Amino acid sequence: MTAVAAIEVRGLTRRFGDFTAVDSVSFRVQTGEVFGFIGPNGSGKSTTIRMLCGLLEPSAGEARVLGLDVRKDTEAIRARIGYMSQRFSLYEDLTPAENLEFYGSVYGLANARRRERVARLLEEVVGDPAVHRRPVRGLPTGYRQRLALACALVHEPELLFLDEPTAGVDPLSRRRFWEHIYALAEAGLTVFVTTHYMDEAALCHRLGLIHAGRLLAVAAPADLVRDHGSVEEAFASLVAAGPAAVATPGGAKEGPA
Ligand SMILES: Nc1ncnc2c1ncn2[C@@H]1O[C@H](COP(=O)(O)OP(=O)(O)OP(=O)(O)O)[C@@H](O)[C@H]1O
Repeated sequence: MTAVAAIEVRGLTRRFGDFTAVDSVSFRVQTGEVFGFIGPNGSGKSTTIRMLCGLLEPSAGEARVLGLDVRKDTEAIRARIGYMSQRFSLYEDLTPAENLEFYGSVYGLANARRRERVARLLEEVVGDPAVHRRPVRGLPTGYRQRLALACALVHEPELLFLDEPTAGVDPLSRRRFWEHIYALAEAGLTVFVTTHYMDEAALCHRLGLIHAGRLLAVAAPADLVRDHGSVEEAFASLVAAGPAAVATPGGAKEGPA
């Protein structure tokens, strides 16, 4: 018997009026994977994440996150996942430490554990102790990004959703961010990350390529590079060819349901 997938999605669809933002998408993410969801602006990445986090109800299809149903088990899912949105949701008037304290209390961490988590995340993820006691407003984007990541990790989630976490961040900070992601995945965390940076896509264990709400393919970056020359070329030729399921190393067919 195969272990429960971290994420299992079948025919997931979201319509806004007559417009279909996510169109019958199916895929699986295994525990401990760094799974990248790549596609241009407006292709349906955030809408998919929002359905998986229980923030938006699907119009059709099914999704299970950590074995739980996104329609029924919203609270249980939220307690076990971390979510970092495109706009880092930080409190500008609070210091980094206070932001982390706040998220810790939202997740109901007991005082001692909260203090321990805040201290640890400040040291290991955020860094730069000179500004820990300054308000977040005015701090550099790379720093704010690491703080937003730390906030999403405060309750030690099993699965982390990152929605374009590195948009607008300088290359050095982006690299540092990905080092954190890899360290977390090695410690057993599953990561679902959206990006439109092709160099970042190549760092993921597997990729889902999404365009106009349709999942074009799910494959390891190395396989896309072997077959198409680069992830970018793969994307272009798959868009030209239209949706077609691609075999994954696990043997499952994924793509449009
Ligand atoms: N609440 C909404 N009402 C109407 N249309 C929406 C809503 N949310 C998203 N959309 C539309 O659905 C499509 C997919 O949006 P989504 O935000 O999922 O794309 P994305 O791939 O995450 O792109 P971006 O990187 O720009 O956020 C877009 O055309 C968007 O305008």
